[in-house]
Amino acid sequence: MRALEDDLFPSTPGKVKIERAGGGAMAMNRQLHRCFASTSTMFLWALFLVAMTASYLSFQSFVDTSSKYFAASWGGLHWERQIRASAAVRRPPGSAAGAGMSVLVTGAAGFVGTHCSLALRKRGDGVVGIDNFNSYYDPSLKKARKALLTSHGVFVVEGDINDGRLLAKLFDVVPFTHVLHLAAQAGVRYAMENPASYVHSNVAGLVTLLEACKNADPQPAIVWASSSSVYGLNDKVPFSEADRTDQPASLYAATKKAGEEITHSYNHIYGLSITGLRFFTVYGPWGRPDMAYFSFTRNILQGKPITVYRGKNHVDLARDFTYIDDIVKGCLGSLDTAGRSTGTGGKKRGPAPYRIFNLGNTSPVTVPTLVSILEKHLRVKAKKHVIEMPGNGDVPFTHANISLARQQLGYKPTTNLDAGLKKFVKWYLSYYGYTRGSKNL
Ligand SMILES: O=C(O)[C@H]1O[C@H](OP(=O)(O)OP(=O)(O)OC[C@H]2O[C@@H](n3ccc(=O)[nH]c3=O)[C@H](O)[C@@H]2O)[C@H](O)[C@@H](O)[C@@H]1O
Repeated sequence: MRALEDDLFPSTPGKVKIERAGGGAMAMNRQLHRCFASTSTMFLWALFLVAMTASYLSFQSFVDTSSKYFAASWGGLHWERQIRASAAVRRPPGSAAGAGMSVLVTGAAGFVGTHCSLALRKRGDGVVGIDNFNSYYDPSLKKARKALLTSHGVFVVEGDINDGRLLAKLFDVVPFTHVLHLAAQAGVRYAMENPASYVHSNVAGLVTLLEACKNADPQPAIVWASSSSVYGLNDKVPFSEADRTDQPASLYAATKKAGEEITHSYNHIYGLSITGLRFFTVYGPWGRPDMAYFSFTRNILQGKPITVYRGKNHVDLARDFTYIDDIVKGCLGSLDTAGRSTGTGGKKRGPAPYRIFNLGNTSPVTVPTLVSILEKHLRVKAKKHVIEMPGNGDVPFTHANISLARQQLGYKPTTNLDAGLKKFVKWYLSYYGYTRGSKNL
């Protein structure tokens, strides 16, 4: 009975086996045999455990994948109808701006994405948005932007640019003429906290999108958001497109620079038409809460201190702050002038345009001046806490040369920081329910 029990449950945890006394070689033999047997059974148990773990993990990933599949918020006839309706061009025939385009806007519920989608829709172009509504900043602001887009007839798909199946489906449903690629992990300093998210969106996501564009028939022309941050430690001012961009100061900048190189390879191999836009610190209504002008406004109104970074030797930091409406004009101008992609079926049929433009304002303003303008429009004094710029990826200044964009896109910024912040403050107060003359203002 005892032996049977031992054989059936040889290594029950916590069970101590007591050897009975026995003599000579037989005992030794038995011990050796038991030892060998227990080693091999241990090995079998280990194998069993490994197998169990492996099957558990693969079951988990199966559950994960299938739940993603079944829980997908896209697909179906109704969904396809909504996509087609949103992508339909509603431009009056013979209107000055041409036949109209169908644009897939990635990051449509983002700051620039929302404004561009609305502007395209307004002039009659077809627009379909895609956005993953991640929580990098308050997703309720993104939901509010989406509601605004919906009310203007722009359908926004909730999905990720890393989802190749979704992208393929979208191109299946609509022969998009253009992609305005604005989805990205933005923010210069957050890259030190969460580097993987920059690689996920700005590198892996970009490649997934380019693969979908390359496979699409017809291939769309692509206009996408690079960044002024690619100039990094360049100190030749103003920054021109031909200047050095091989000294990024942050991982964010490095992923945007990588994007410029990656898009170049897709242009070269597959004939995709590419326009990269180097945005210079874009601000305005419906903006990004992680940016300085936005968080300063919030803190000033709440009576909280703001941290103002200062450069080496007490030199103020400066940015070529660019108002959203000017950026929108630059984006639409880029879409309008983008030449066609030449490939079909993943094969290049001839050279396609590869362009890079600065979209800036051409007049840098220091951060302390930004704060004074905000104080003026908010009618509240800021509690400033000035510290030396931490080594977190920031650059001391940016300044755009926009001759190329002016020449080729007709780009001409018209809003200075004072006028632009006035509009931002007006939106902020109304969106967050402040009323002039109340106690807190
Ligand atoms: O133009 C660009 O390429 C980049 O512009 C912004 O990056 P940044 O210029 O750093 O914009 P903010 O984060 O709004 O900072 C503006 C200035 O305020 C300063 N700052 C920021 C935050 C803070 O708490 N205090 C402070 O003094 C920064 O050092 C910087 O000089 C965007 O966040 C990036 O996504 C974009 O790519």
